[in-house]
Amino acid sequence: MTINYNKWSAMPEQERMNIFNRSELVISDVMDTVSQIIDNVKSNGDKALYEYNRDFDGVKPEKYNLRVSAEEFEEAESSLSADVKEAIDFSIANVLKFHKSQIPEGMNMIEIRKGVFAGEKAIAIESAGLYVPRGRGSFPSMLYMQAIPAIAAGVRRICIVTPPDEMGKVDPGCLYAARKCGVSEVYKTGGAQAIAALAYGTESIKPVVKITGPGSKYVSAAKRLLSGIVDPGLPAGPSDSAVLADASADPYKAALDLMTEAEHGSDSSAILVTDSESLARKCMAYLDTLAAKLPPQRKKFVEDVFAGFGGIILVDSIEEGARVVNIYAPEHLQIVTEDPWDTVQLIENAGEILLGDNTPFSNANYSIGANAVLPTGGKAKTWSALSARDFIKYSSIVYSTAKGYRDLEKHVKVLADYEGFAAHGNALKLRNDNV
Ligand SMILES: NC(=O)c1ccc[n+]([C@@H]2O[C@H](COP(=O)([O-])OP(=O)(O)OC[C@H]3O[C@@H](n4cnc5c(N)ncnc54)[C@H](O)[C@@H]3O)[C@@H](O)[C@H]2O)c1
Ligand SMILES: N[C@H](CO)Cc1c[nH]c[nH+]1
Ligand SMILES: [Zn+2]
Repeated sequence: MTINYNKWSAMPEQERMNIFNRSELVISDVMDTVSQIIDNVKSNGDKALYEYNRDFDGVKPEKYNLRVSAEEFEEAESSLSADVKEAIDFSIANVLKFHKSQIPEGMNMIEIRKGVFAGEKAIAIESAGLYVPRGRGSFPSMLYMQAIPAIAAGVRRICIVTPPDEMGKVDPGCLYAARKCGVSEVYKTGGAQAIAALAYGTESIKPVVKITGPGSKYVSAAKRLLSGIVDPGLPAGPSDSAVLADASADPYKAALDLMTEAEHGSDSSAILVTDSESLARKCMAYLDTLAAKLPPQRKKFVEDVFAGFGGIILVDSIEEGARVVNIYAPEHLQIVTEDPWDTVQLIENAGEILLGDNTPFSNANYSIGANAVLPTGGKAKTWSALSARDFIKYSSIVYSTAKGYRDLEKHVKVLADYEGFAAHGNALKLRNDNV
């Protein structure tokens, strides 16, 4: 298999840009298509959703409800094996523990000066639409990773949109996870059309104020185009990852872990950044043999990634490697160096940072408890992992006593005059005139 292999100092600018811009390049390709989908949903509501279910997701039945029924929840639960339910229960418990710790106090006040108090009141957003993908895999994990922080934050209305299968059914693992989390409003619609439905509303789906969740290029493009209508949350597009490793790392484990995010799709990215040429060469050989054992679709994705947006970058030192990682700003980063606790001090941009080779991406994707909905495509430079904070906003709360008011008065009049806002100044200057 072809694996991009470059020494950082000699890497052509074009190849650097290919890796650093990765999913950006594919999302911009579909803006026109997605814009048409959005207009259709805005004008035709449910009718457009049924059409796209038929055309994009291959739904065969002509008559079915977009909303999942109570019977469908029952059917889903009874169709699942005990070990799948147990794994979901186990993971939900860990994710809940992690996210409960993020809930702020209801209201905090401090005394700024004598008689002048200011603070913040945390208020949950009123509604959230969670996108759970299902194109190149099914994702119960992405359901509980979103539902749990939303519930912990106290969102009153939580609904889920996710693509149906050919029979017009939602993935049973997702329905089981939804029920476990206490969410019953689930709709059978995916892609850009689902995002448009949540933004504008349709006959079946009431609009929400915020959308979260990862998705393909269509979902990412729709969120971008609708960002003036609805809060689209953190940009979680095609998955990407980096392994930052030195000569102490096990090349076999590094190859196993590098392939996990690569198998999400040809539009994903995965890079090994190392100062060890020997590790790089051995890891490359393992990538080749391990990829050959994957099922055909996953093998193709992995091959496309290592010849496309991914590969191996050889650096002169771990410090230089950390600089490369900070520019790449991975969604998932694993550090496998002699002292990962020391190396982590060099990292500024990464959605999540996993330390040592006992913390593979897979464990964090599903079960450790930290959130696996993460900023992709270099957006970890400014965005964080999904958290309970994404579902909470803050109102400033301010109170002054009469003494506190008088202390501020003189300075506020001066500032209002300086800025030329007469009415602002009058609100203080004329305050006692009408007696
Ligand atoms: N960043 C994160 O936290 C995170 C987490 C999990 C997954 N992901 C990423 O999410 C993505 C999930 O993608 P997916 O494909 O599996 O699921 P998806 O649900 O996002 O995409 C499937 C939908 O795309 C639409 N679609 C398919 N072909 C289309 C076409 N030609 N035109 C218009 N719309 C079309 C269909 O409506 C379909 O329902 C992957 O890229 C994965 O890497 C990211
Ligand atoms: N790697 C994904 C986030 O980028 C999460 C996930 C769920 N299932 C498999 N992977
Ligand atoms: Zn993954």
